[in-house]
Amino acid sequence: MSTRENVELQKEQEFIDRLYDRVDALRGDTAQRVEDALTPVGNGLQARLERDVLVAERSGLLAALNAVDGSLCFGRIDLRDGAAHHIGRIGIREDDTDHTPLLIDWRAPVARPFYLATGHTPMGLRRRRHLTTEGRTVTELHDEILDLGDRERTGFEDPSGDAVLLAALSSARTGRMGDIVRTIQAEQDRIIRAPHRGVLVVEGGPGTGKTAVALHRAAFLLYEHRELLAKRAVLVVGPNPAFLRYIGEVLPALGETGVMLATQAELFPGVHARGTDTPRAAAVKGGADMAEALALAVRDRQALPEPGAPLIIPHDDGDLVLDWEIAYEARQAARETRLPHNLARPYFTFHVIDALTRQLTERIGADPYGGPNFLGPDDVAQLGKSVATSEEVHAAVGELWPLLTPEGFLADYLAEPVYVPDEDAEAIRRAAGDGEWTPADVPLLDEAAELLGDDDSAARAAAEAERQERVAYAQGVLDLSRGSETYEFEDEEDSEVLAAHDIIDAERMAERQEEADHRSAAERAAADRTWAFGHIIVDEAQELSPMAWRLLMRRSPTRSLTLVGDPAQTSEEAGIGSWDRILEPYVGDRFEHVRLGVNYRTPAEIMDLAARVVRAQDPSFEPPGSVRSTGETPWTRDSGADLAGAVARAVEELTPEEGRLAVIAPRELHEEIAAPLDGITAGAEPDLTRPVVLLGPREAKGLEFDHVLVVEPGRFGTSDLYVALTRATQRLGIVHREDLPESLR
Ligand SMILES: Nc1ncnc2c1ncn2[C@@H]1O[C@H](COP(=O)(O)OP(=O)(O)OP(=O)(O)O)[C@@H](O)[C@H]1O
Repeated sequence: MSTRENVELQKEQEFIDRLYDRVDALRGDTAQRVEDALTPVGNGLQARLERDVLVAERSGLLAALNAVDGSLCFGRIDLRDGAAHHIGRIGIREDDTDHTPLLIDWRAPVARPFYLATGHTPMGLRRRRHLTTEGRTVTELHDEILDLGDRERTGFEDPSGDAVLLAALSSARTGRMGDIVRTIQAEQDRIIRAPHRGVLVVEGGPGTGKTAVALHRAAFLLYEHRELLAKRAVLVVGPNPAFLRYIGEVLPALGETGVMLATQAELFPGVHARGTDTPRAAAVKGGADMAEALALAVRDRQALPEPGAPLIIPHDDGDLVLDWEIAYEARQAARETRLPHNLARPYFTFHVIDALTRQLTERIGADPYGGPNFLGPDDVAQLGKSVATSEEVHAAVGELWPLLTPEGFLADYLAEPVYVPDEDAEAIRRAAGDGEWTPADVPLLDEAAELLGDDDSAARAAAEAERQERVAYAQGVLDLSRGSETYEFEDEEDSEVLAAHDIIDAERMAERQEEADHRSAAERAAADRTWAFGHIIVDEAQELSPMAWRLLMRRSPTRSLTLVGDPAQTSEEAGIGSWDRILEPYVGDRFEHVRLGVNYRTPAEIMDLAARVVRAQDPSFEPPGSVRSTGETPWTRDSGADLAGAVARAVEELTPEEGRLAVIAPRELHEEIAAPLDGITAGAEPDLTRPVVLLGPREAKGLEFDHVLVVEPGRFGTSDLYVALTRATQRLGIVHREDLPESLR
């Protein structure tokens, strides 16, 4: 290394040392300040509130400082005017009076030229530098000269400008997705920083960075709209739990923890949807027609007695007759409120009670000679009360217009599906109490909850009971304080000191006892079905059913969404069609549609093969261009009779020293294939950090591995095969016992 290079490295090392000194000081300081903030404060509500806000802020900063430790600073821009800025995962300021920026947050406008500047449009830059660090040591520099007139050289010039990107793309995979802040490309940057309002659809082929872009967008929005989004939270929806674990470390590494990651199955609080549906059942349950079917089924639960067969309700003053007419009138009145079922129920009850009271009044107070009714207003009120408090009357009302829970209603519905064609009913029928809730049930539960209306009387009763308990507890504390009075305040002098009971009553003390809600917005959102998120990001959005869209749109009343997907990777039975069809009911044609066109994952050799598969079905298909090639041609092998043996040999060959191998095979072959393989991880939620993973085609969606072995591709549908073939960053092998699909021959 020349002296010039040494000097450059040395200078950067000095900066990094200074940066970490500051970070360490800040970390110690922040930890202490969280401690301080946690110590008890004055009594006022305001003081408590301020303390909670402080704790949250400082804990957030501390978490961010801890999380971003590795490669905190990764870039530097030198401007023509002589200024220079270091760019990092979060912003850090000096400890001076001006709080001078020391490290610029990658999301700040000042950092933008780092991602966008080119020789053509240098955006005021003279030089862009990538810093590579190991722990706190600078190991490499890569410089791009953007001012072509600039003759000064550092010895670290990278003429192509993509050495850092290519190194990142070829590095061994870990089973966990990493962030891309060091190398966000211009087309990606524009999407990441797009305005937060409205619906943005991001489409792109495999490996174009859709997921990476979506997650960095979440981090950017949290930075740009911190106040709003910290309160309302960001929701990221992914296709399955393994995928969520795969992407789970990206946002924390960017210092962001206030994001809720969930699959569709987790979006109805209190329900763990672990069951599975047949593809056909899932498709029926997801169909838009289900909304209407459920609405009609709820109406069916608002029943009438048969004409001529009224409900006879025993009463002390003679039987009450709840006939078709009374129930019909009451039902009309309740339906006219247009309230959801449970919330309209009191109107139904009221009308029935009113009609039955009139019935009783007319019977008891009737003048046999046709004169006015004998009963005065007090008598009528008395009768009304006796009807309104009659358990038998309420039982009859419950028969006609029952109070329903979403779970109870949907279980009944699935046991006997109505308002769907017979063959659909057959596909989704499930005896009540049989099996678990499935992901496709979740949007139906949500729909049911909307149709029924939240009857929160139970929750309110529980909250009140809890409050009473706190009052009782506080009363106990006050009693103790009174009891101890004689000891504490024997002394005349001390009688000036006030005891707790002198200044505070039990109610107020209970209020003070109430634990402040320390949960983050994301945690509160997870427990609240009606939460309105500040922004929702949906990955693999093409997979969601119309019913799932209804659920998500309810969680986003402001329609602030980023939807990410690839039509060519859509599984056959999902196929909701175009974005227009999905979005039309919610935003009409008011959505932005952008495309990503470069494949950063799959080498050109593998992509050529994968494209052939889709072209067999759609000759006009154009895949995204690969950013690199490896010189490794994918291979196919006929296993003969011993498929498992051939797979085992291929696994041995392809298992990388560092990095990960995925075997992607039809589910029904897993047992056979796994038998001779040691230490392979499989199942519904495989551990992706293990060296070799066995997956079904569906579980492979969104994931990526160094090497991939596809088994028996003839059994895959086109889109599943396309997904499977495009998961590798390095090598691809195919083993088959049955015929290969035409496109792979
Ligand atoms: N600018 C970038 N710098 C470094 N790596 C990148 C960049 N963009 C994408 N990648 C990498 O490319 C790979 C593919 O990205 P990602 O998984 O986000 O693609 P995708 O479009 O969601 O793919 P698929 O649709 O196949 O699931 C990841 O390893 C990601 O880190």
